[in-house]
Amino acid sequence: MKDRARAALGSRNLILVGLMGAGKSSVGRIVASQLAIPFIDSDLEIERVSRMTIAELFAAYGEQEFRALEARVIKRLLKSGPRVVSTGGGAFINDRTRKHIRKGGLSVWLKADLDVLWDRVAKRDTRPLLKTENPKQTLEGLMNARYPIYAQADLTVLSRDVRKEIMADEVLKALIEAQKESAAS
Ligand SMILES: Nc1ncnc2c1ncn2[C@@H]1O[C@H](COP(=O)(O)OP(=O)(O)OP(=O)(O)O)[C@@H](O)[C@H]1O
Ligand SMILES: O=C(O)C1=C[C@@H](O)[C@@H](O)[C@H](O)C1
Ligand SMILES: [Mg+2]
Repeated sequence: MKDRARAALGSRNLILVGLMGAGKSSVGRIVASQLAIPFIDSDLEIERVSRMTIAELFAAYGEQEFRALEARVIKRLLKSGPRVVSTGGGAFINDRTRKHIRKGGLSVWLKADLDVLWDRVAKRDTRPLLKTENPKQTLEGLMNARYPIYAQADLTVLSRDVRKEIMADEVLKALIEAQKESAAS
């Protein structure tokens, strides 16, 4: 399966999008290692170039500046391929960044339900957008607002409560299926 998925991707980038906790970073890392291509996480890349954490960036410059930086970093990351690029949860929601992603490769939405996401994000309190009175409700609000936009990704994979390796296999399968469909049409 790995070889078929690798051939299906060709020189394109594979870009994982979706809400916080969907598994973009952890599943993306496994997918890249299966495909034997480089893995980059845009949140980590932003932290590396700015020498600040995401929480510090939000606190010092606000969300708008963070989005502008995120758009620049993602545009640069997608200039060459093949790579697996896991994005931050809000990246695909930003019009400019979404255009870079569309142009830069094949996007995959890891779609999860509220309880799966909440179980995962509740374990860490590093996400600035969830520092609210009722973070679960905030997460639900983000789901409602963002799901129609994530749905514009090229592929959708349901992020279930199964091991990350199984999720990574499902991403590879989706890649192969997409290739078959485009060859048939
Ligand atoms: N399939 C899975 N099974 C169990 N735990 C998982 C699974 N996928 C992710 N996790 C765990 O959930 C947490 C969030 O996952 P991860 O950081 O990969 O999400 P993310 O989509 O990158 O989120 P963010 O947008 O905040 O970067 C991590 O602790 C990770 O280990
Ligand atoms: O969903 C979001 O808007 C975010 C998700 C994280 O990956 C970080 O990029 C940041 O906390 C913003
Ligand atoms: Mg991540």
